[in-house]
Amino acid sequence: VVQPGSRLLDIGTGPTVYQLISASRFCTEIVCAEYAEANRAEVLKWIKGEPDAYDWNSSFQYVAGLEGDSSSWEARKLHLRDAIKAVIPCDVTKPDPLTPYEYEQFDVITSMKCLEVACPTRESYSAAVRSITRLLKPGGTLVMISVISESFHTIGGHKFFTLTVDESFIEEVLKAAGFNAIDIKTFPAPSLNQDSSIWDNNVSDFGGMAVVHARKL
Ligand SMILES: C[S@@+](CC[C@H](N)C(=O)[O-])C[C@H]1O[C@@H](n2cnc3c(N)ncnc32)[C@H](O)[C@@H]1O
Repeated sequence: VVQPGSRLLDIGTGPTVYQLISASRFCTEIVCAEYAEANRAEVLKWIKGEPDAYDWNSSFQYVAGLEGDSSSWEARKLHLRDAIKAVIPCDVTKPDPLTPYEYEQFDVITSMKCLEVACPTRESYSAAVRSITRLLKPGGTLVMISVISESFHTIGGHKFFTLTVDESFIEEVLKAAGFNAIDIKTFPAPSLNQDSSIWDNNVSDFGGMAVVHARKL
């Protein structure tokens, strides 16, 4: 249970804020940590409301609808802009991913589709989980989305490596890092035969998504 007023760290934010919309109801201090400067610049553009910033309105409308009050989406935008207090560099492959920045341990850490693209081996993935865990308070909450059973993905015609992970590996790594109450829900990739317009296996061999929730002991 995330208490109102909690502090949240998002690891591998990318250029996106969709993943923080719901959190901004409870977390009044959000730190976005991201490796790529271009991605940090995109998030900063959105926070400042610059005219060429990506338009996340449809995501706010969608999330507000899911939460049962569609009319609140514009207020939620202001909320999130106010809650993001910093956008900082981060490297999850380092023992202290936020160095040289220093923060008290966070109440909540979120990380969406980051570790499996940042870590070249299962050992480095486990080490990254341990590093992230040190940034979380005892009793704190970890929420991750992980792409599962993928070995590559393609962006703009460039092919990138993805570390192939699955539910049992993620659970084992979290247990070893000192988490309990581990809940992992997996969602298989849509079948190509079902709707080939939304999936193309030349873009990636994505097998599905795992939504992970765990508590640090
Ligand atoms: C697939 S994107 C996900 C972005 C965003 N979280 C989302 O849900 O759309 C993976 C992100 O991880 C970042 N990343 C890659 N290597 C990293 C590292 N060593 N440390 C931190 N972030 C890293 C990338 O720059 C990219 O923004």
